[in-house]
This record gives sequence, C-alpha cells and structure tokens, in this order.
Amino acid sequence: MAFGSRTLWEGLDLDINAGEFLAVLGPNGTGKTTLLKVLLGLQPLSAGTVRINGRKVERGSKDIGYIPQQKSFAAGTPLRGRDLVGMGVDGDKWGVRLRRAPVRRRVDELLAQVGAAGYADQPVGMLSGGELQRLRAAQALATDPDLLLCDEPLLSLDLHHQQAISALIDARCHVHDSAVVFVTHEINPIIDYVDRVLYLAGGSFRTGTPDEVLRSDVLSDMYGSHVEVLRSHGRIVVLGVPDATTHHHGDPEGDHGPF
Ligand SMILES: Nc1ncnc2c1ncn2[C@@H]1O[C@H](COP(=O)(O)OP(=O)(O)OP(=O)(O)O)[C@@H](O)[C@H]1O
Repeated sequence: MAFGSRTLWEGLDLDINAGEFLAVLGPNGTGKTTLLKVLLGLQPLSAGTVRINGRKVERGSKDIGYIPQQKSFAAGTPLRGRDLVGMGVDGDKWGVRLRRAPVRRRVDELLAQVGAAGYADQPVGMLSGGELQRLRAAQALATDPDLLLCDEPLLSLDLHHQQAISALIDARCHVHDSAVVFVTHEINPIIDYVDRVLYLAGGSFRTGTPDEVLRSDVLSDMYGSHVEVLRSHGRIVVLGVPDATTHHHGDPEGDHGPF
C-alpha cells in the first residue's frame, strides 16, 4: 500500500480466519486505519488483492461490522441513540421497521449489553464521546458480521466500559466465530483476547502471537534503535520508541504502552 512515493507496507500476505482476533498496532501514521479502509472497500490497494469470504471487497457489505474511529454528531442531528443501533439491526430501513417487536427487542438487548439503555432515547448530538462510542459498538455488533473491524473502539471509554465492550467483541469473535481486526494503541485492555498481532512500524511489519512480536529484539529491529518491552503484572509496556512525541511514554505502573 503506497500513497505517492510513500509506502506504508509491502508484501503483506495475511489470512485472517473466522474466530480469530487480530490486533493491529503501531505508531501514528503507519497505515492502521488505511488497512481497515482497504477491508471496507473504501481504499484501493496500490498493488495486490484483498478478499473477504473469497469475494472481492465491496462497500457496504453486510458481512462486515465497523466501529469507526470516534466521530461526533452535530447537535441538531434528528437521531436518537436507539435509532443508531436500529440501523445496525435493520440496515437503512430503521425509520419504518424499528417499530417491529423483534427488532425492538434486539435493539433493547444490545443497548443493555453496552450499558446504553439509560440514554438511548436522547438525541445523538447531545451524547458524550464515550456514550456515543458504546452505541457505535452496539450498532456494529447488531449486524452479526463475519468480519468485525474496530478502529480504536475503546477510546474515551472509562475502565468499566472498556472491559464491557472488549468482552462483547471477544464473544463476537470466540463464541460467534467472527474474525476481528482491532486497531489500537493500547493492547493491555485486550491482551487476554488477542490471538495474533500485526505490528506496523518504520515501513515494515511483523505478525505473530503477542509473545512472538512484542519483544525487545523484534521491535528494536523494526524501529532500528533499542526498544525495551517489559511485562509487569500481566501488562505489556514498551519503552524507548523513537519519535514517540504523540504517544504515551511507557510507565510500568501506568495504563499505557506506547504502541
Ligand atoms: N488518501 C490518502 N492520500 C494520501 N495519503 C494518505 C491517504 N490516507 C492516508 N494517508 C496517509 O497515510 C498514512 C497512514 O495513515 P493512517 O490513517 O492509516 O495511519 P494510522 O496508522 O491509522 O495512524 P493513527 O495511529 O494516527 O490513527 C498517513 O501518513 C496519512 O497521512
């Protein structure tokens, strides 16, 4: 994948299986969101092919659920929280069919799962970033997708809701057999769920289990300078990532690792 003379990645040959949870890590600007856009059919590859369920990717596929990077709605948007989730259950026919009992039940179930029942009737333009994010997760899960794409879905969620949404995504993957591609700067909240990591940095990439990729020698090799990966109480902290001015600097006691 390249934009002009800038190559984001090259020679990436990746099969993602049903029931597999892939975390995509790497510093800003390395192509994580671009990879999701490729899978969504929004960004053509500069070379190579991508297939989902053996078919060419197409925009708006019902096979794919998508939790986008956080976006807000204008204050006057005439949409309630439950309408947003209803769109996931019933596509774009929400205005008419949300009145049907089975759809309403499914929407209520999803709203309860993400802890959004209490604000589901408020206009979306009035909700906080975290409240909206939980509705977006419910909307994406509503479609029972074969492939669930998540672009930093835990951003601006408090710890309790991070755990709740991560567990729902894990269940979608490991109970309902969806493939999950989860872009994040923070692997710790999902470390127990991740089967494989794709780490993009410095124009190259590595794939493997978290233990295979998140190692001092592997990351030092990718960044071309010494990087230290520490494990503390089941958490992973990466220290010494170069040019990490836009990332959290590692603190073994803290919540963040500069991925
Ligand atoms: N349509 C485009 N045309 C040209 N350059 C683009 C285009 N889309 C993305 N880029 C560039 O490609 C690079 C990768 O962008 P992308 O959004 O995929 O990064 P990312 O890894 O998701 O970063 P972040 O962690 O900051 O979200 C960036 O430098 C971006 O400016």
